Amino acid sequence: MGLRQAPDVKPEAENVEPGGREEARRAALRTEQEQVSRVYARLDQERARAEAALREAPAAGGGGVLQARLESAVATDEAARRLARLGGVEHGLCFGRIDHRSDAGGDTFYVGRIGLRDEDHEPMLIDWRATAARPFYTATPGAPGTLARRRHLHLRHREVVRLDDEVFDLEGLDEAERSGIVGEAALLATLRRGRTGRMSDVVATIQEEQDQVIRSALQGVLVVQGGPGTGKTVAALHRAAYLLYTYRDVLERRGVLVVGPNATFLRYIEQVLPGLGETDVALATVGELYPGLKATAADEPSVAVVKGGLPMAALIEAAVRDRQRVPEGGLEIESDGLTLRVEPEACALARDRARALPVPHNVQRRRFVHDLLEALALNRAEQYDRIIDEPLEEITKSGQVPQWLQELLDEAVDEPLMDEAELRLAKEAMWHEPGIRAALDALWPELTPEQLLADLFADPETLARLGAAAGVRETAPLHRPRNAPWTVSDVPLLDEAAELLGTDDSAERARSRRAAERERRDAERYAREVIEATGAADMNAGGVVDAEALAEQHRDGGPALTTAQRAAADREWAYGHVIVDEAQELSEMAWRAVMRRVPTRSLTVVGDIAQTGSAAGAASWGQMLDRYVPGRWREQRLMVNYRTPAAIMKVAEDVLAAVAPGEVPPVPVRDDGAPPRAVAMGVDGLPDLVRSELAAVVPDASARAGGGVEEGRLAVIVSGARHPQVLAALPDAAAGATPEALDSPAVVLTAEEAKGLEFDSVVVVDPAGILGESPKGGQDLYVALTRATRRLTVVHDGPLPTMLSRLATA
Ligand SMILES: Nc1ncnc2c1ncn2[C@@H]1O[C@H](COP(=O)(O)OP(=O)(O)OP(=O)(O)O)[C@@H](O)[C@H]1O
Repeated sequence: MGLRQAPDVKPEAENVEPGGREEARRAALRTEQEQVSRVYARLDQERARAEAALREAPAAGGGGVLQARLESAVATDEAARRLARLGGVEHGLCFGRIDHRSDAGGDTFYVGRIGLRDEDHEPMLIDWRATAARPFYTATPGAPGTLARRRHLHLRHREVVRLDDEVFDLEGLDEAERSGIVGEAALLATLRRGRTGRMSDVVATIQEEQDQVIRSALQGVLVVQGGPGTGKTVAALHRAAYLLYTYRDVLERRGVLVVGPNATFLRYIEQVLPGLGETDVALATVGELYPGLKATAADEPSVAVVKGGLPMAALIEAAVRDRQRVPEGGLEIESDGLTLRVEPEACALARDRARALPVPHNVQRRRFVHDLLEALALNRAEQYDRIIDEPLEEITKSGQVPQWLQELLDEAVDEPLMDEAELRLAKEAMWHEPGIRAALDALWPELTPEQLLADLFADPETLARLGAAAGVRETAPLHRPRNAPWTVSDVPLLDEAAELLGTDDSAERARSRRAAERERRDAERYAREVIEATGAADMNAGGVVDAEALAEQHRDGGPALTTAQRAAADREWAYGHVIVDEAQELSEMAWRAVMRRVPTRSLTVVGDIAQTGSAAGAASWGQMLDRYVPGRWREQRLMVNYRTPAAIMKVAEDVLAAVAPGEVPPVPVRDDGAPPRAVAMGVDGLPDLVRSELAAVVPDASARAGGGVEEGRLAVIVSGARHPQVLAALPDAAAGATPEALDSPAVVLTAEEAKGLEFDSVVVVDPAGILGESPKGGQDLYVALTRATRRLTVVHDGPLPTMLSRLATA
């Protein structure tokens, strides 16, 4: 159903009479302004309504019967979510219009960040993810479908400032124009905007090849392979928003996780999703995948390689088994004046029985402890028996046993030492004896992942012994003090250990879990009834209320947690979909941790094999994925570079050809910006260079005084060796991997830290050093050079690497 009330505005190209063009342009702007104002007025109404609902809803949580609590919860949750969504879409709310040909119905639609309907329930604005909006992204001059025209609306705040039209008049276009990029005028205008230290969404200018990525089906593993600046990250984030919109019933409850390379990067992208109408996506680095830990420290490449390799899984498994011991010569414990003894064979049997159970170490331990306590209790009973029996035997031998005693002795021969109840009591009593408990703990300790790994890494002999059998070629790099801080590459290992160790699954916990499950089911039933009774089911067309999620969130009467918050706190949470960005950097062990979080194997894997910087990262996608989805992952390639101007890209291409000859660089769409250059000078010249480069990219330096997010960003990307020296030379620049650094006009980064980011001007310092430090042999220099959107300067004080010889040295 289209919007017939929209007046028919002739495209500019059709108004060719002298003097008519400008008038037509103004008329079109006026018309569109009216529509846009109507849409914003509707947004304001919706916001006011959601605010009122939030104010008026009775306070959720706390006492009251469950039904009453859930009723208020439905109201507040609905309103809060709606308000969050409405709050994020102010900027550029409506950005497109499509007109279908009259022979196809002649409908007109306005396309925006979210869908809005007027008082009569007629659509005013179509959500960009809706099927009806699709032609806006897919129509090309060669394949316009039923579209007569596509129009881009450029807004400043709520004002329409420019329109870009594309008229799909096939006869009038030659072949070259047909194969051109969709909406070029709008696209290039967007690309030329200065950088703000935050990624902006591209919802108005999504290109065909990106649209295919965004709308690809939820199921299975989609690999998005593309060179630098091809929009992999933006496409992946738009895909997250699209999937949540299209598969809301599945994904709202299970959640979507985006895994990014570092906290700076996550900060860089975090504003994109709210702008697309989504507020509930979990973002995490690999260092945050293990709840309770936020590891940021990186290991030396030689250590990261060992920790990232698959043999580590076998090593950790061996380390767990190594903590399940049988004492040589059997178990001997002093207790109550006796020496209790369990033979080595019985100890080994207890261990094997426990190991045979298909449960983790800490749960198996209960079986082991139980068996050994039984053996000890029986041993004690035997010894007591002997103490009593020996004098009796003496008496028997002397032949002076009274008749009554002889009868008792004869009866006792066939009786077990203890009946079941006695045995249980005896075991319980023994468990409370500190000596016995300590002995059993030493044989099969209850372990946390942190304890297991700290003990293992602090013990070079055990490392070497277990490592050899597990296939870890070098274990020396793993050795470190027990209290050393956890690194990013430790996180997948902790996760692996947690999987093998499990939590202590005592009967009590199992009981309380069952009770909680019962309560959850009751709450869910009530919630469903409440949703029906309050009419929220109708509103639910937008998928805003889910009985199960609601019941889960309000079970304890506490404040509602979002799906993302609950998921992030639960190591065993199974997400509905996981997006991994800069995925080429993940090690084999990191992939195991990621895959554990998505048992349905519904993933979007985004990256560029040519940019793999980590020594433990991927050489091919098959190397990482075939193990989990053999032959079942699909790959889509993005070939157009929207970031780096052609002249800078030429320099980067030379580097790529030298360091990764097989890889094809993406084709740049931009042909603007200053020519890139090399400057031979020392670090002491940097302050002047940075000042002049900043002046070239910051439109008006005085604008900065007002605070807020202004355009214009510069990065100095430097080798690790020169990093401290450069930082000292540029005291006003922000340093490295902190999210706050992105707010600063100038930032100093290593190539590793610069991954995924972009800046108006990039100064690369010590290219030879970056090349030398790159564990894979030069990819880091390729990454550094491709961060620039407008200007590139390479600073060197030694000879310029020959692969950069294209740069004229100033
Ligand atoms: N369709 C588009 N319209 C407007 N801008 C776009 C579009 N696609 C990509 N861009 C812009 O191009 C730049 C690069 O995009 P993005 O960071 O997603 O690329 P990438 O492939 O992830 O790069 P890298 O591999 O170097 O990290 C961003 O500024 C992004 O906004």
